[in-house]
Amino acid sequence: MSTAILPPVLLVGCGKMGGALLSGWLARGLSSAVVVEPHHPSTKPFAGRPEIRVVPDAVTIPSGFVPEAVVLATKPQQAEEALPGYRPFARGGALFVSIMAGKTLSGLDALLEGAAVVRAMPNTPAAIGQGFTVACAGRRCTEAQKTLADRLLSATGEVSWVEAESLIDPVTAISGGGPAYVFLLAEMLEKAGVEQGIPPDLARRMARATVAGSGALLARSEEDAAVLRQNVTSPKGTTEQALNVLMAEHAWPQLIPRAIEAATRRSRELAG
Ligand SMILES: NC(=O)C1=CN([C@@H]2O[C@H](COP(=O)(O)OP(=O)(O)OC[C@H]3O[C@@H](n4cnc5c(N)ncnc54)[C@H](O)[C@@H]3O)[C@@H](O)[C@H]2O)C=CC1
Ligand SMILES: O=C(O)[C@@H]1CCC=N1
Repeated sequence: MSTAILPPVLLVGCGKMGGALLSGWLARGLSSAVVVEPHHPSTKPFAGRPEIRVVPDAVTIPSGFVPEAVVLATKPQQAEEALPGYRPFARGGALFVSIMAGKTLSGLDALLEGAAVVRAMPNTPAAIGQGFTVACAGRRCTEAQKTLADRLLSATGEVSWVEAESLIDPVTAISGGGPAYVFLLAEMLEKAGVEQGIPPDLARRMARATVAGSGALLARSEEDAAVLRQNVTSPKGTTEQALNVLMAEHAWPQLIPRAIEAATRRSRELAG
């Protein structure tokens, strides 16, 4: 991971994921960024940052701003309308990094008329430098552009590259959306705690700390997740009773693959 300051970036869309990436870049040192965001309140967390200029649309980007990379972080459904406005940057040689779910390299190539594009799938822990991104380089990307994409993405956490673009759809389902499933677990543990009579504030702190602490242990440990699970599960103890419910054939072993299949299918549909 390079520690050098990051080059000028044009960020298109500063919602939840675009904002998470921007937070990660700022923490690592970003030379300058122009953020195109029509919904002004989304950029509030970045108000007063001298490196950042916010504009409402592509036509108001300052003419002297020359980004090395254009990061596309609008919703996939907004791509057709938004992207043609950025063709001049493609002609100027900028690298495009799309994080839009489903949007394929060939579809982006058509919308941007021949730009060098990387399709990447980050996740929101990028905001605190603990993201995980899987990326796939388009055929027009040079090695230098791939290195540039890697620098930008690895400023927000771990990055892995794949050759087969089709893998980005299940990646979207697993690591892209994964934080939502983990947060759902925290929500459900909190709710169950309250239902068992635990005071709401204690239930909330317990649930959050349990999910966060388990994640931190998993991150530091070299053991398989299954071993860490077994370490909690005393034979004939309490956890075993809960896992008998969760690991029953019709429960998580069936539900999790079904959930991932549904999200993967949706990613493919979003190609449009
Ligand atoms: N939220 C997440 O955890 C992840 C999201 N993504 C992808 O990131 C993209 C953004 O998702 P979110 O941040 O969740 O959505 P969001 O709705 O929070 O952000 C999209 C932003 O784009 C802005 N926008 C709309 N039209 C625009 C235009 N013409 N030009 C510039 N900005 C425009 C909106 O005002 C909004 O702030 C999506 O394509 C999604 O698939 C990828 C990985 C994870
Ligand atoms: O839900 C979505 O479509 C996006 C992609 C991965 C996470 N959020």
